[in-house]
Amino acid sequence: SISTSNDLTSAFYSLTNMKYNLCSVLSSSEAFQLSGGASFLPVFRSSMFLDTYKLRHGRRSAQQKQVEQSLKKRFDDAEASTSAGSTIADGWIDIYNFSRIRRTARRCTRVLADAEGSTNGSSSNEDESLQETVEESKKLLALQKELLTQVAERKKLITTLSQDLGNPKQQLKTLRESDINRSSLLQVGSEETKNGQGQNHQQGGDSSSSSLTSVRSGSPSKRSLGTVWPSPGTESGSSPPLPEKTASPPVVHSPVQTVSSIPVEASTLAPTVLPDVVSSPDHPINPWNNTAGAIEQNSKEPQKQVEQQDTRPKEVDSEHSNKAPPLAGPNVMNIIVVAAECAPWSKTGGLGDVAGALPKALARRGHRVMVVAPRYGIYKEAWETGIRKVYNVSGQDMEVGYFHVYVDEVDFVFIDSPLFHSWSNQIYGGSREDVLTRMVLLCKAAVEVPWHVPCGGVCYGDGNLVFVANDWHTALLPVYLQAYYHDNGLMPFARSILVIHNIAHQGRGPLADFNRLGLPDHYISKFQLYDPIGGEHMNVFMAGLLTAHRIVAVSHGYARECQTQEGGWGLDWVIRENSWKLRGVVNGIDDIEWNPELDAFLNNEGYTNYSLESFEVGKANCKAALQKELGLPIRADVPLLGFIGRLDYQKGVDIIAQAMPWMMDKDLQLVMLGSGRSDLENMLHSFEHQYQDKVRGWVGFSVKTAHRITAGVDILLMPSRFEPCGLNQLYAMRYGTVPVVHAVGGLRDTVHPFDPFTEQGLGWTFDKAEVSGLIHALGNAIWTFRDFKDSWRGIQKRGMSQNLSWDHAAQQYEEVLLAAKYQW
Ligand SMILES: Nc1ncnc2c1ncn2[C@@H]1O[C@H](COP(=O)(O)OP(=O)(O)O[C@H]2O[C@H](CO)[C@@H](O)[C@H](O)[C@H]2O)[C@@H](O)[C@H]1O
Repeated sequence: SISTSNDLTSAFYSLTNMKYNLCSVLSSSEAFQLSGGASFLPVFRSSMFLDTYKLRHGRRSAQQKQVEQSLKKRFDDAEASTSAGSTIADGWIDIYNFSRIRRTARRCTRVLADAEGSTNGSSSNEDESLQETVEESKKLLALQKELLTQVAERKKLITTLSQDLGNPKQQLKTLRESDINRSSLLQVGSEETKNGQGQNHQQGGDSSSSSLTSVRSGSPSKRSLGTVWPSPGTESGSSPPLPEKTASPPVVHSPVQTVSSIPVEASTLAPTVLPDVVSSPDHPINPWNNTAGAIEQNSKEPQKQVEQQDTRPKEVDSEHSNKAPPLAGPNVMNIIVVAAECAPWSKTGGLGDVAGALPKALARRGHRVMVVAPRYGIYKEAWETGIRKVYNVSGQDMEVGYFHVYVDEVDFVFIDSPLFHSWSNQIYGGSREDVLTRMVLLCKAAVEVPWHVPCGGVCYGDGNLVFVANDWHTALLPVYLQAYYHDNGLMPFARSILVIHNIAHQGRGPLADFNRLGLPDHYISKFQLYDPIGGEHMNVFMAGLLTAHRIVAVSHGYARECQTQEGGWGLDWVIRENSWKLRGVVNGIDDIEWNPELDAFLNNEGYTNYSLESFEVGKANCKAALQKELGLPIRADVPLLGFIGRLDYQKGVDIIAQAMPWMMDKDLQLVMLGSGRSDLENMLHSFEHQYQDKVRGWVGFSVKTAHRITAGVDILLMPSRFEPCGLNQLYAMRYGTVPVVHAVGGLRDTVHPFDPFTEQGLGWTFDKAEVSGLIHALGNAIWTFRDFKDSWRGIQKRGMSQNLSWDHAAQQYEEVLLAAKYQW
């Protein structure tokens, strides 16, 4: 019996050996993985590993271990080898061996059976089984032959394709240009304006600003099941879908009323029922959310778009075909980011940038991610889902619709209401009550999105779900989640995170405003705050901070500062008391949007794209083009300074104003782009007037100009009094522009001061937001620019070489989401 078991073991090993070889044949052909064979490979792999696992966990002799190691080595060698030739030959030998091994195995089985007194097995049976083995071996040989033919064909195909594809960077650039052209069709509302004509720019959006990197409008998201619509919530393995009654909060405090035109069952569960919505240019209907007919009718266009996009996503696609596990591993979650603005559709500042970019980075890690934002204008690529809901806000019933587009693996859902349309040029415009009403509507609609809006045919549901709310505008979301759902035993696993981008704006109002929120009376304590500045008042941010499961501040420095009296704006004690759930995560930058190599605003009118290798020439071109565009003397030797940002107390524009006489005494040029407080806007005008040959003050909101200034200037000024993170200094460094900043918040975290002795550092900093500090730092920067060219180039290079992408931040966000998930 010992010999029998040895035979079996060796048979096992030989089988494993053969699988190794088959795997090697398959994996050595990257081409094969592009074919349907990709799904075949893991089967082999997993069965092989299963065998190895069994053997590892059984008793192993030294000889067995040796065999195992040699097998492993052969496998590794085969993997490393670019030629599949030798492995294929081994495979053939093993196929031959296979029949021998099977025979041995069967003989062993019979010996065992005999030993147990079994009567099984006669000579005729033996012949039959041998015959069977031979047949099976033949089949296997045929299969392998076919695979080899496929491998050869695919290899040929790959060679042809790679010849056709040419330079991938060029492809990316071309694609981006076409993206920009397409996104310029969006036109949310206003045009870019100069010198203050037109909109109130502080709140204005600039739809032509950015690109949609890979719009797959109307196409199902990655978990799409085509036109089959399972019940909401089932996909994520979450709680069973709530019927309309249970999905709505309890009667007394319900923000939801019965659906007006389309019952939820009809719109979300039965795709064959046409929603009562007529398609119009303003209201394109998502073909995926309608009847089969509608799908057919519209299928051409999305298909075309996918084809157009095909060049860039290819890298991603090939990654998918390799079946790489998600970076998030087993921690993959459903994430819903809710924000009042989201670039490129709506943006007044950094929040829009973050809401547009962070979700994509989270999606790249494998999470299923949705962004919910108001629909301020007509976003051409977003389809109307046909879902309509009614929410009660300040005693009034308000109907909302939901629009959807899937871009870069993120579901963007826009809440549609006349309330938002009227403020397309001033997102935060109107009276305090107006803004509050809009934000209440946004949060009430957003908290129910996972139940009502089927993205790619499948609702998110509440399983494994985290909401990420941003700033006071959406700080009500954690409160609604708690009051309407958790308190009633609903959505028990859904979690919420509140991100502090700027604690200075808190949604303060008279306590009576609490009645507008539609919350149970006892919740008033979460909103009620007394402080020497505001007196007794209602504070929306405070309620969000108290209710959210976790809090994120947008830099480590800011996480500390907002706990101090100076930095907390009256909420420092709340944050201190909740510091156990606070974490600082420094923002990243969108490496496609803000990349001097790909920047579509830098490929005409004298501007040129540039990389780390070509930045000296590229930046010189951009500087000359900017000087020309602004009507300044075109001089390479003069330091050109820039400022971009909201014109308000935070950004310290007045500190630049105080330094103006000193600066104008020097041979330098200055361009300032911003909008906001009218006195500061006027100040910009008057500077331009006063110093015609040196200063330009561009009042307005222009993303194109922001990009060009970032590329064209030598030095970016950021004398912010406080800066939670700051994105402009990150963009500047990425473009080889040297930042001079007040060392505060995120600026301190990200701009390491230049040390001339060690030739390290990224820019200049000053400790106090005072004119003397700015002058001192700026003086050193200008001196280095003029007299220490090598040091200057070193600073530029170090800035450009940093990895500032969102990927690192996304990983840290993931840790926060996970902490929230397991928090009770
Ligand atoms: N006139 C103009 N024309 C065109 N573009 C303009 C512009 N004025 C500003 N911008 C753009 O708006 C963005 C502003 O970014 P900031 O980081 O300064 O954000 P902001 O202070 O609004 O937001 C808050 O949130 C962000 C994100 O978390 C934090 O980085 C920041 O510290 C915090 O104050 C940049 O993309 C900038 O180019």
